[in-house]
Amino acid sequence: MIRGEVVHGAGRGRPLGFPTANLAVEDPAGLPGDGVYLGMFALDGGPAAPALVSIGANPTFGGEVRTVEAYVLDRDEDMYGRRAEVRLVTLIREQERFDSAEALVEAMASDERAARRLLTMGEDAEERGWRRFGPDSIERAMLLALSDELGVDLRPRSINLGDGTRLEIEGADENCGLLVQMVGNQGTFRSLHRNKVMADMFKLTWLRSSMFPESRILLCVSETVAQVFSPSGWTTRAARDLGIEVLLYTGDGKLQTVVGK
Ligand SMILES: Cc1cc2nc3c(=O)[nH]c(=O)nc-3n(C[C@H](O)[C@H](O)[C@H](O)COP(=O)(O)O)c2cc1C
Ligand SMILES: Nc1ncnc2c1ncn2[C@@H]1O[C@H](COP(=O)(O)OP(=O)(O)O)[C@@H](O)[C@H]1O
Repeated sequence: MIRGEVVHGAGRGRPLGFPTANLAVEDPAGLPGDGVYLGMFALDGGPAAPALVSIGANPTFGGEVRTVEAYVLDRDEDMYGRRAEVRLVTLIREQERFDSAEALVEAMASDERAARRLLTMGEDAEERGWRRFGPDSIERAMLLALSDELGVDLRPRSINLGDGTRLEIEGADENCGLLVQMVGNQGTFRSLHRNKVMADMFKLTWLRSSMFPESRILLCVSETVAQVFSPSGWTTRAARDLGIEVLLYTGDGKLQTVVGK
């Protein structure tokens, strides 16, 4: 773990489009080698968020002092003076001396894509996810209908939180800007359907607050399950208060809003 207060740097990050929190590292001797890493970044003991972490002297700008700086994904807040903790997950590449700031910015954009790919691990997980639904399953139909309706490419994804924790999300777009869970049971309404809805609402709100603060979260339900969301029911109010959208899948690719944004 790398710890240190967030201090001012050269003021170059934000104009480049990648603001970086510079750490006054408490134990410089314990630092790993120079490079660009995927890491998890937390402030004042709060929840950790994925970040790109650059360790090195910034040779592109002729720097001589080794710095540790973190560009936190999907965050925009003043971090100066706060205590940061960074856990490195994996090395993405070595530090390089680029010929121009533009070339560095291009590399940083590519680092960000690499980091997001690492976070939403690969094809295998996706294949497994689709298989879990079965070819004629209602979940598969729901996911395709949602992709169509919202104009995004939703797929099952496995998310790697970096500390060994992994979780499956039933539908997410490439950047996890949209996170979807589905409860597609049919037949008679039973209390277990309510429990599944609750578990999914918990999973979605937690994932948004700890990993993807900017994300839109959505629950898609069958007609049977939609009974959980009666107009006077507290679950309906909870979904609205927590910013969880609920859509009803009525079959044949059609969707209706039950709880809006
Ligand atoms: C993802 C990422 C990759 C980086 N890679 C390099 C690099 O290869 N070479 C380099 O000179 N600086 C690299 N940097 C550091 C930038 O030069 C530095 O963040 C920028 O100059 C802003 O510095 P400041 O926060 O002190 O203003 C990288 C920074 C980030 C966030
Ligand atoms: N997503 C983010 N990641 C890192 N820092 C951010 C982010 N959003 C806002 N900031 C703020 O911007 C500062 C970094 O901006 P930057 O232009 O790189 O200046 P400096 O050279 O002082 O680090 C951070 O210290 C933090 O207060």
